[in-house]
Amino acid sequence: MVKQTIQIFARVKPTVRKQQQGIYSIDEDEKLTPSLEIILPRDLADGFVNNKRESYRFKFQRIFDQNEKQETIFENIAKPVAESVLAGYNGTIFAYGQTGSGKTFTITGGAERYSDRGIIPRTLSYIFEQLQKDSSKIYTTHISYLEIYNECGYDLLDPRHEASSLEDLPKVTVLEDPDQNIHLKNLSLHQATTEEEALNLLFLGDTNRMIAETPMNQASTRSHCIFTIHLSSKEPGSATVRQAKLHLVDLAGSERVAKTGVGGQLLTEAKYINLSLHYLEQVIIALSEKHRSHIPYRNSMMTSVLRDSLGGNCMTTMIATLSLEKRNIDESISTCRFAQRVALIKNEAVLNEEIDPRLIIIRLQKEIQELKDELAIVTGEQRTEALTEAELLQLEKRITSFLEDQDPESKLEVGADMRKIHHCFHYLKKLLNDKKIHGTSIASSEIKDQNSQEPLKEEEYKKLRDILQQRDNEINILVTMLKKEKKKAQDALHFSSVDRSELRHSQSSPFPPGNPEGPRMLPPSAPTQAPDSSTSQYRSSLLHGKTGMKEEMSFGRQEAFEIFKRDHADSVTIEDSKQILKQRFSEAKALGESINEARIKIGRLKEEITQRHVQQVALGISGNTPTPSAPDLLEEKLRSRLQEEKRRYKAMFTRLKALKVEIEHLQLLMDKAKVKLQKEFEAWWAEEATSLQVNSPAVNSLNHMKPFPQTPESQHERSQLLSSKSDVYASKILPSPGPLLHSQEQSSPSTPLEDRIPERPVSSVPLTGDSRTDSDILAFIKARQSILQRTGFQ
Ligand SMILES: Nc1ncnc2c1ncn2[C@@H]1O[C@H](COP(=O)(O)OP(=O)(O)OP(=O)(O)O)[C@@H](O)[C@H]1O
Repeated sequence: MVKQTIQIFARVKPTVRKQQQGIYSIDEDEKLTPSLEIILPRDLADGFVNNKRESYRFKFQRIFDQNEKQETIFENIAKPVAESVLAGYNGTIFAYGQTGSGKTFTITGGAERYSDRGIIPRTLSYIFEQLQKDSSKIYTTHISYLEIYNECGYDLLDPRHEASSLEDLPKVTVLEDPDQNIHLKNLSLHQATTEEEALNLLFLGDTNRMIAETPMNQASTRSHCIFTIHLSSKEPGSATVRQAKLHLVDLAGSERVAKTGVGGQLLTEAKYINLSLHYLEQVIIALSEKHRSHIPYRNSMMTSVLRDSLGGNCMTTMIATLSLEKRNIDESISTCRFAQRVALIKNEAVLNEEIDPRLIIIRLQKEIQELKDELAIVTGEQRTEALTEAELLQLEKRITSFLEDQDPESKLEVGADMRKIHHCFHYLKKLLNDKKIHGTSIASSEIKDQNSQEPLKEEEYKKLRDILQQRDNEINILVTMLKKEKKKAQDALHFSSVDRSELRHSQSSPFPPGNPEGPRMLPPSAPTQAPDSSTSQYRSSLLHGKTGMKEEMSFGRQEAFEIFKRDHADSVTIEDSKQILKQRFSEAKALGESINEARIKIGRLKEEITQRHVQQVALGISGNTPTPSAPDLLEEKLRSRLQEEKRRYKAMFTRLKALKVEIEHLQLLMDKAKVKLQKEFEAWWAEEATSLQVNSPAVNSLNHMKPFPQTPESQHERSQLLSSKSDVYASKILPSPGPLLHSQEQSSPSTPLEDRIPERPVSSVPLTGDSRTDSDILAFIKARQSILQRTGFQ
């Protein structure tokens, strides 16, 4: 058992404005417990709630200032927790702080750079790396991802693609068993055998989280998210299984309702968040007070789920995220106060060991059989009929072979059959008596034999050893020759096809197809593995599922999307990621080629060494000296070249593996950015469509229109509808259903836009008469107008 208080760390988010400096200072001199001093600016100190203090000092395990990198955060905070999880203890890392203070950045990471990866992806990477290294145990990893919003739990790893709001996700409920263990009903667990699979699950969860955000619930501020890695380990053959859980928690923003100044739905949300954080605070206060018997875990879903992490069987770490700007001083102080209380909580982590029920069953079955046999002997419940001739003969044979067996440990198994046991005794007694009678003569003849054999043995032994050595050499040579012949024949047969497939492989993937060291050196998730394509397929299918709207977009909407995308701030990030991805990919490709070359080289060197060895042995035979006296310099040289080549190969392979992880991550970031972009476009589009429906009389009348009439009159009627003042340009660019409308509008020389706006090809989408579709089309017109206004065309 490990007794430990909850570890508290502080991380200060970089401030945008320089003048914010001087608001706090970090005292690193106190080596063991550094402290953070928050200095109240004069103007604030006067009005600051119920005190006249000018500064506050808080102690933390460590304080990470603005410029600390994600790598440092992982190394100092998450790695020790991950190590204890690998050892079989439960672990929790939770980030607490006001909205925008960097909780998500710390726990999940930023979307812009690979180096911005947060604790979750880095921990997954570290855990899978360690699992690969440790071959002494069998590990199984599962992932779950829970979101708690307004006291309701949602499974973020719902693999169905149709979730478009939080309510579409499966609802998770908390159940408590009589031993007060918490179970989460409906929370799916997904096995992840590689880092890639786990990262894909993180991506799925984050995407679901983003898609499910309501406009009111933007930026995931108002929900708590718990990403859990479930790890079980077992030594081969052992029935004991170790189970450990690592919760990585991104809490909702901790600000007070009064400050957020919100109403309606938001107020309800804020109440819930504050309520659940208030209950969290109550649990923490109760835990930090000695002699409190009742801890109010059950008051909220979050405290129920984190029950073990708070004052239970877990090694828990809290990261207080601080945005130390003047306007956030009070929130920062309250975050630090909260942390100080948390630091008082003592946890007792124990190894979570269980016995594997399947192995217990097997063991018990064996035990039962043995007991049954014993019982049969003791109770004498035996068959009474005599053994048949054949059975007796069989038994005697077994006794003889048992007696002849030189192994002192050998056993004579006859089962729980008293008839057989009795016969064994009779037979042995008979043998003993026989031996007694003939004992003397046998003994004397044996001694005579042994004496005559002694000198012969010594001579023979040397001779035989020499012959054996020669035979060994011959066999070696023959086997090598045979192998060569076989290889030649195989090569001749398969040369062309192998060559072609290798060529194909090296063209399509930068990762090498094989490993000269065989499977031992190849990590399970090494870049050579097939899942490469399957995971990217998985991701792209997932992305397609999430962003399927684009594929269904009308031509006009797609056009609007293209412009929207071009002007969107994230497109720079996507472009940057694309560039980096391109670089990494070409580096990986070059590396893949070098690895292939190294592999071939290693193969050649091995062959040369074998040949040289065979030559030496052959020389030894012909010169009648089985082992050459001097070391073979050439062979040594070859061997050292081989070692060097292997080292090079390994280094390149490790780099390639790291590159692969980076490429995967960059792809995930890009995909995420794309989903976000699409979502924002959809929201903006819907908004435009709504305002158009509200404002435009043309649309109002269109909404009540019957299916689109195809007569020239109705087209004319329609063109009049469309040429209302606000939609002058609309009718210009709007796909016209017939020549009348088209020529009328195009030929109008008075249209001022005609000169200023470059002509676009007329879309092939006609107005349909279907009110929804038509409102889409009109929304597009409106959208286009507003884009043109923004880009300066209007
Ligand atoms: N240490 C940091 N370095 C660089 N950027 C950061 C850092 N911390 C936060 N940010 C940036 O600040 C912004 C807000 O951070 P983040 O979303 O992580 O806040 P949060 O506390 O999770 O907010 P919320 O409660 O709304 O979820 C993000 O754009 C993020 O990239």
